[in-house]
Amino acid sequence: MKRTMSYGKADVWVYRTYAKPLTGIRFIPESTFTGRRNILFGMNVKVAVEGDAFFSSFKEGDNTLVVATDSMKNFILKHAGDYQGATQEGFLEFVSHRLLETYSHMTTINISGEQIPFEELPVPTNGSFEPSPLVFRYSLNEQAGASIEVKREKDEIATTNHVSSLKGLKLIKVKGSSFFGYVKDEYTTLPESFDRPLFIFLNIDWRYNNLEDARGNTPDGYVAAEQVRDIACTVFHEQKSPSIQNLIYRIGTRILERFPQLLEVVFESNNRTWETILDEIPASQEGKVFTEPRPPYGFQCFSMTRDDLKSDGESNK
Ligand SMILES: O=c1[nH]c(=O)c2[nH]c(=O)[nH]c2[nH]1
Repeated sequence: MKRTMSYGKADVWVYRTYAKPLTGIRFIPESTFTGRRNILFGMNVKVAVEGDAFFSSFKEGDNTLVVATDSMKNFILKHAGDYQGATQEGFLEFVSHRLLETYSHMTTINISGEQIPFEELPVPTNGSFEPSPLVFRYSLNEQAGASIEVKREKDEIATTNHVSSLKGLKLIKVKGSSFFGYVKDEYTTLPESFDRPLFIFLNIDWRYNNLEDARGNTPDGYVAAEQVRDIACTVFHEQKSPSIQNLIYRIGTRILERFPQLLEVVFESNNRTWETILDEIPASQEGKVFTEPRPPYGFQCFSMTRDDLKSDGESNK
């Protein structure tokens, strides 16, 4: 069995100003997103390094070949200044290739990042409101993520895996969701619901057919996390869901339909539906009162490929 052996640095916070703007985004009807100015490009990076040469550092305490994780942090920060591209995927791949070029005893780099969302705020400009190019709001909402694996293979350095993601999207739909018809037996206490306030947490991953699209170097090729977020919101808004299972299936179908450059979409959802305290409020047409649910919470995991877009019957596994 292959042993686990890696080391690295986490919470490497990178803030780069005036990175290349992300443009040439494919238009989709679910989203007004057209690109990122990248006046502020922020990331929290985690890097893990592998190589058989590090065994003696674990076994013998021999640090001769150990690149200090503090130096890895410096390496990432320094290269943030050299990166010419516009995407997190591109930056993580760039810095991983540089690591393998610089340190010949490293054989695999696993690197991931979460983009720090800095939102634009409108300020009065020439009689109307325009986004400030100077002041940004640190956002605690969902984040774009990316993971890249780079390996030394014989004489070349190859990118061997890549995943892009949207992490921590939290959406509440106040009415128009149901959950009924499930197994009823001696363990069932949940009442059927024909109109529940559905609160979901979503992590969505996607994989491209062609890495060049993930880097953001091809027109129309890059899929922005903001567009995936807007598809999730639109599908949730438009459709009455009978369950979270079916809702994520429909969101995944829409993502794959809109972006033919994607091979796969993977979901992890949580059910955070509020507890209803007051079903009716006197003198109110349709108001209710809710509170946070008690633990535990339910979750769903589901992956989809282009085969799922084929007509019914061809692929339903
Ligand atoms: O959308 C849902 N799917 C479930 O599987 C489930 N189970 C549950 O208790 N509530 C819900 N909601």
